[in-house]
Amino acid sequence: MSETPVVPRGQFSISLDDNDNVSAITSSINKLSTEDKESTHPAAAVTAVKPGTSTDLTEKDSKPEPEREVEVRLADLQADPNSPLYSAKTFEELGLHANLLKGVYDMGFTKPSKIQERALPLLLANPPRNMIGQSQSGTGKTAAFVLTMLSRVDYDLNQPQALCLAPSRELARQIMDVIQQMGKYTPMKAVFAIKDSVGKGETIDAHIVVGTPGTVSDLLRKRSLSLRSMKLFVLDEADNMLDQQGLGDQSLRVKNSIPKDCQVVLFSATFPEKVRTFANRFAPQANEIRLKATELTVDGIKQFYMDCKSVEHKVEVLAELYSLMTIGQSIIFVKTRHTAERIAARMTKDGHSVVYLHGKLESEQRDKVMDDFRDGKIKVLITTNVIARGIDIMQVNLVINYDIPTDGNDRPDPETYLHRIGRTGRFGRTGASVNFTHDEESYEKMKAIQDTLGCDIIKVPTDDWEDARKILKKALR
Ligand SMILES: Nc1ncnc2c1ncn2[C@@H]1O[C@H](COP(=O)(O)OP(=O)(O)OP(=O)(O)O)[C@@H](O)[C@H]1O
Repeated sequence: MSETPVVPRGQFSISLDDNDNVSAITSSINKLSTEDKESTHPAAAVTAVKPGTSTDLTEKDSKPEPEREVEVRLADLQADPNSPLYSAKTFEELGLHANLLKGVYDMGFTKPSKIQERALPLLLANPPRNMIGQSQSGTGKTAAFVLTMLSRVDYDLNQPQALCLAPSRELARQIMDVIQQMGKYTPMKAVFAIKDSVGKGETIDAHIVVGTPGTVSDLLRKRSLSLRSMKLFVLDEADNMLDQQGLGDQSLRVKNSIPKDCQVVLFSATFPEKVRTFANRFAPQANEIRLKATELTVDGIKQFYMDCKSVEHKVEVLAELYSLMTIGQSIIFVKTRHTAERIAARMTKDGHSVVYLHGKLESEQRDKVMDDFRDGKIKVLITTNVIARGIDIMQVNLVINYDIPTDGNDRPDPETYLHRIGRTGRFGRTGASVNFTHDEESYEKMKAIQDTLGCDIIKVPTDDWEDARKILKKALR
């Protein structure tokens, strides 16, 4: 439906740090170097966003930042070539249909971010080419692939033509919302692939399908979903979706059912080396947009740690933190369901409005928890890695790593760390993350993550609360 720009055939590999305009990049020959420029990040924004209300009655620590200040800071970032939110172009210049532009502007977007400016012309070019796209958390990857889905489908054909898989129910639901909002001026029909989304013997006739690998595989098995007319297959959080210890097999099975000429698009904030090879096989000859290892963290997120004396002391420190500080909305990440429930009980006893969410809750419960948290009815969400990725709630200004993230082999997990802390500091907002360590092992794990990412994690005392409050208050304002 849209007039897509014609980009010369060939495969491009560009760095988000490269500030030349896209047309210059796309007209040059195949792989450009991704490592040819030193990155310079803008100084972190000094004022913090605090849009929500507080968990207690005092307003001593953080007040909602006036929307105007947020707008001014965002405008500054979007005009700074070193920011991932920068773009030299307007949405009009990206070849989008007028109906999509209307949807985008209705959402309050004024200018594209760097990933949107770089990725969209490549994604929309004809003939379609695969894409492996990387950009920091909260920089607008969703809009890049949603606008591509909405541009690629033929609305006169009532068959599924674009499929997006995400690792969690919560993220898939969120992507559905973005599709509905961006596509509201198009005749688009989208369906959320959940267990009972289609009746027995019926088949899906929506243009766009969103789901998790599990639910989509189920629909395929039941022949409720045909992938025959698929033009675009998107994996959000692709490194996670391709991880062979996790969702990789299921994603591959779905991929094997799509037509050979279907455009495959992989997006994530992280692409660790161990999945790169598989990603390149999954999306052959893809245009690539990559970040350097030093570019992964978001400047607006200040990182801290609190060194607790023992596991028991962690609960005390957490309780103290929430009783002394006024915090907008926050997410506390823990390793196990059991810990989530235990901490929730303790904080509830202390009078805080908290909820927990993990994979063993019923779907309806999970939806209600997310809706309540999104609406600001609940201020504190305690959860496992189930929502570590992709969840976008602007008002979250604090993330706590109650347990340091580790992988299946109990090794420090820098990718999960980045995704977890990326639940705050979204699209130019500021936020803070606090890691809890409680022994040498947990400290070493955090240190390993810090070394891998080359970031600063600042110590906050647990024995001088006045000092602790001062340090954190600065980051939360
Ligand atoms: N061009 C834009 N102008 C203003 N806001 C935008 C723009 N693009 C995206 N946003 C907003 O920025 C927020 C973050 O976007 P999004 O969730 O797509 O980030 P992401 O890059 O997918 O992050 P993650 O890696 O955590 O999944 C969303 O609230 C989105 O509506």
